[in-house]
Amino acid sequence: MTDGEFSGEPGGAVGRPRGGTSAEGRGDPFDDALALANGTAPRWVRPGAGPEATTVTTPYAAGGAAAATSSATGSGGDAPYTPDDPFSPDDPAAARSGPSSPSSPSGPSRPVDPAPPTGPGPRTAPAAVPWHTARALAERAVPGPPAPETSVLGEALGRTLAAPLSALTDLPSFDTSAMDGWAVSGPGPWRLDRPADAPETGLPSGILAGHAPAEALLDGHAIPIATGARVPSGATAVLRSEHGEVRELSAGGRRLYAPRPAPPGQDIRPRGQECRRGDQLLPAGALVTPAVLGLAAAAGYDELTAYRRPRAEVFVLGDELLDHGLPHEGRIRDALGPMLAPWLHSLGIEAAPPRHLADEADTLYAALAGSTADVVITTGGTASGPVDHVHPTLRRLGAEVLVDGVAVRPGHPMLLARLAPRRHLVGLPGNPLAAVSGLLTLAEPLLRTLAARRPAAPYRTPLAAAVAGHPRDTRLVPVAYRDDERHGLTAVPLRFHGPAMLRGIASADALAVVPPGGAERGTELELLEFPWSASWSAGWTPGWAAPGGPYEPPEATGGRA
Ligand SMILES: Nc1nc2c(c(=O)[nH]1)N[C@H]1C(S)=C(S)[C@@H](COP(=O)(O)OP(=O)(O)OC[C@H]3O[C@@H](n4cnc5c(N)ncnc54)[C@H](O)[C@@H]3O)O[C@H]1N2
Ligand code: MOO
Repeated sequence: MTDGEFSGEPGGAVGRPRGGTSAEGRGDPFDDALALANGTAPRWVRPGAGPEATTVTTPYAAGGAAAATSSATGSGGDAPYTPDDPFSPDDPAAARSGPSSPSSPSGPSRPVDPAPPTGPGPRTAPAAVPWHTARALAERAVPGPPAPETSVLGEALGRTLAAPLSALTDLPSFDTSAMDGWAVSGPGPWRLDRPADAPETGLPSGILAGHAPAEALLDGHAIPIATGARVPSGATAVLRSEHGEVRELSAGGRRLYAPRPAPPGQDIRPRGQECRRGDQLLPAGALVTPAVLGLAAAAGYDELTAYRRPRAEVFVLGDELLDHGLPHEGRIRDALGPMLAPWLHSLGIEAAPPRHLADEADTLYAALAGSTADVVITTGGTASGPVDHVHPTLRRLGAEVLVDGVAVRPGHPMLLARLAPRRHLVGLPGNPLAAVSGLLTLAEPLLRTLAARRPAAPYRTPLAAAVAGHPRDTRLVPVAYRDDERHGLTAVPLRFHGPAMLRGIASADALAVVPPGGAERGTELELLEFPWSASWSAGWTPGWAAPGGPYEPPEATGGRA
């Protein structure tokens, strides 16, 4: 079975690893994975190490003698792999290792290479922060938005109002005809003659929208009027053109007849019907949507005072990445650059086009030190590989790491750091779905506070199929909405949800927040909706979604991401 397929077994292994082998029973692969991420476990064999072809070193070796001298066989990477392990080695999140303690060598010590000066340095093992806590920490990492600024209307789109939107005028600002027809005064029939002393305007006889007030309408008289025109004083109603009949009188002049009476106020929008000047139309904190721009304009605004859009800069790390063409010779396309900027835009963030940085510590250092963005987002380099420079660079910058690893799958190596009092960095893991997980877990709450946006209303919908869980960590699983008469709206877990895959999420409406232990079919799970969800794929459940079958993590299927 390939990564992300449903196992087809009804009921699934909700809440426990499949295959009858409990993670706990064999030692915990997740602790091991965390140990890997934390630099306390296995070795990294440097290519071309001469007679020490078996020489092992550790990327964390600088100063980390204990770690560096532990045995490859004893501490790293060769623990037995059970194919039905729900979080198998092919899932990088759960890369298995042996005992994670650096102080438990079980073989002879081996020579130690000095760590490259730019490579990752030693790290103490941070505890992965629970997913909800991580989001709360990110939301509170900044005290609030920067000072508001005033801009022309259009510029305010996507920002948050810093002050209530109060009407600058009555709306409508005059009694307005709601229909094309005649303004009439009193009961009919009505005389349609122009008063003898009416000035000749050259315009069609009657009142058009946008024109100055017509003279008062006398009782028993009518005058043609257009939708949106000012109703003249003295008018009691508007008669729609299709409801009246004009007859020429033999004695001269014309009369307007209506089969039914025109009750007072009919088809007149009275001044102030929608609001009076000074009425609050929207509170501070409202998001400036296209509709709000329209309302603000109608209510007399030329400018709005709103919080400026936070500015984000995206640095895509990875020398293996191509920005065009087909993958070749071990190089792959950058999937994150094209995704992140528009995703950030849809969250109301001003994001420059992503910059691709070479995998060099100094390059990353210079880019981070030189950035003036409110939030820097890096992709890749969060783990502990030979060119994973994010952690060491943060140390070099003296940054305060606020979140270093989150108990969430995928994406657990994500991190949040404070570069300066109001400048933060979100480190997204390189695996693309893991990066989305980091974006929604850490970047979205932080940017939301900076933009003074409210959190999305909590949204839950029942699962169409069971979803297996991680023993301790939250899982974020792409789901598509399905609406049918029998079940109502449900969330169908999607296949192709491996950490390196985007095929599932590209068909998804949301990420379901699957608690540790998993969720049974019918469970109402919290959903993280995408800014564009609902209208894009609602009603279209991909054929390969296999609704109704139990959902298994990719790891249960061999985890080939
Ligand atoms: N020893 C350990 N290794 C890894 C662990 C671990 O716990 N111990 N965790 C794994 C997990 S989980 C993840 S996620 C990744 C995170 O790695 P990095 O953030 O350092 O990312 P990279 O190593 O640079 O890349 C990982 C993977 O993603 C591909 N990638 C990177 N950027 C892009 C991009 N813009 N578009 C498409 N694909 C991208 C990259 O080629 C790698 O395949 O670490 C695991 N390792
Ligand atoms: O498996 Mo890693 O969880 O972040 O992609």
